[in-house]
Amino acid sequence: MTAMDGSSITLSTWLGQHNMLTTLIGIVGLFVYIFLNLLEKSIDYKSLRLPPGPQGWPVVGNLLQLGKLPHQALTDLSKQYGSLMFLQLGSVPTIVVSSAEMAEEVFSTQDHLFASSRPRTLTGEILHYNNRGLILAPLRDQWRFVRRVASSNLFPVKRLEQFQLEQPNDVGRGELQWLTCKAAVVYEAVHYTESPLKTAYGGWQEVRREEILSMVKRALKEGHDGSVVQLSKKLHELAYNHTTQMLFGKSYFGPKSMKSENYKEAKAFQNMVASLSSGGFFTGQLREFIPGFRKLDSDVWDWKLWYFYRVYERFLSAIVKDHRQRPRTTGIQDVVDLILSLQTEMHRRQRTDEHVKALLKDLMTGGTETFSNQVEWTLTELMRHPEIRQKVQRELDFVVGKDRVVEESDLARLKYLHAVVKESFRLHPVLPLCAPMESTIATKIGGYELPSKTRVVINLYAIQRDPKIWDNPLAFDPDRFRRRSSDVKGEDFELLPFGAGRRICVGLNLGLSIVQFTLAQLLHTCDLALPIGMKCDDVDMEEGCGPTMPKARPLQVLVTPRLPLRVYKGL
Ligand code: HEM
Repeated sequence: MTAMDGSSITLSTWLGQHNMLTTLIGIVGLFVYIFLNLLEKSIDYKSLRLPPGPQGWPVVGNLLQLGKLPHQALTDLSKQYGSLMFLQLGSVPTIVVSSAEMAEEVFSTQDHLFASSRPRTLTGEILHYNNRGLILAPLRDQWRFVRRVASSNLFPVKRLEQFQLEQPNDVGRGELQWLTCKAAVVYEAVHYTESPLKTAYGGWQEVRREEILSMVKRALKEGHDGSVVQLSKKLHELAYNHTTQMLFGKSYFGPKSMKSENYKEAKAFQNMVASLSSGGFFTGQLREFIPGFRKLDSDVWDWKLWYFYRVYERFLSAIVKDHRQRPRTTGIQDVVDLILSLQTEMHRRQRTDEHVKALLKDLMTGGTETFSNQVEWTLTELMRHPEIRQKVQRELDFVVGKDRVVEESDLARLKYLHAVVKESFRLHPVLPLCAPMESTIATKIGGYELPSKTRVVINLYAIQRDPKIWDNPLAFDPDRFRRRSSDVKGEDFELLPFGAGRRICVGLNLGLSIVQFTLAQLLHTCDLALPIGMKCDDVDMEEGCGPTMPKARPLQVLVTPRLPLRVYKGL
């Protein structure tokens, strides 16, 4: 074959060049397609009165401005563009809400429009069993059913309000009154006696106590010779053990776990959660925002998604199968038993094993690292503020004494600890951005127009650090809750660590309870100190990447016993 300049080229070289040319034309074509697509959309939006927002780039829009920690970037942008901000994320129009007032509008006045639908993504289709379960499901019958099962049987939020009304007003009119009620409610919730899980509740309470004490003992053992202890690993293990015990009666970490036949799957499951967290915004999600990009990275990412899915699937199917094969005489021992017992009443086609597994997966992901990261952030603040830590310990000694360990029934009286926890929820919300919602029809917020299918993101991080609401918002100051009575139940829109509206966290009671109980147990049984040579101001406060806002670097502490030795011997 002869080239244009007269030199000869081989067939394979020609084919190589030809392939490159085709690829190049393909890529250029793709970008032209994406560009025209976005152009058409932006012409549509020009006729609307949209909220202000930063100028974006062609094709990617404002995606690159989100950076590694989108909640921080969005908080900074909101200072410039206001509490309602419009961003074009690739082809997806997005509104970011950064004030309590606007959050109320979304969660309360227009909740019926926004809560009913989550954006449909490929990740949701593959990893969330085609958007079944709770987190991603649209608010249709299936969601309502699953939600009812979860909230009325597992974490009865309704009882929370009743209990609050029933509380005698014996704690004075102080701003901390709600805290006492809240803790009592949590306590009541775990003692809930009308549930089919009546017997299981008592068992879970015991499990919770045992798991927390086992974590404390392991920390004391590790630190007994003055070694630095990494609490974060232990807290994650506790979180997984607690959730998997409650859901299907197994624990995968600590001394007992090595005997577990499912240890391997648990490890695989944990690895998967870790790789998903570190999978990065751009590999996993860019494709969801840019039409056509899906084709470019689909091979790599689809492969990863299917791999993760298979790990889950194997793990959860084995659990379901195992529970089905149990003799019926054992009764309802755990959440899987409960759901399977209800499944027989379900319409077969609508409520399949896929629904059961999707719910389990949501409860597992929702109930583990949220809790452990929140405890770690709280402890980190307490290491920076020894005076607050000592005050919590003085309260514990006063309420519990030094001759026994804390019990869940003590929580109701630990008012100062509750204020500390609330302040930690405010300053370090582990879900700093609520999962995106989508408007079902065109609507208006704050006088601005929103086309239908606009994505709405509530920036809890910005709201809970808003200087218009909070004095000295970056300071860790539990006493601020003596001056104001903001609640975390989703009714006070300046403090929404569990979200609000129809999509409020289904594990609110449980989450509060276990965060408080773990902190109480750790601070009562252990003296914590910073590694030698480290000052309070040196404690690292950097936020890391991940769906549940981990610390960038784990907290390291020295751990020594603070109760008489005979108390530990009895454990
Ligand atoms: C410190 C503890 C926790 C925090 C801070 C927390 C926070 C949240 C937030 C902010 C939401 C709402 C997200 C949104 O509006 O998009 C949520 C939803 C959810 N949470 Fe939690 N959570 C915690 C513990 C738990 C626990 C213990 C469980 C279950 C065992 C759980 C299960 C869920 C589920 C299933 C949803 C989705 C509810 C729905 O969409 O209907 N969470 N959580």
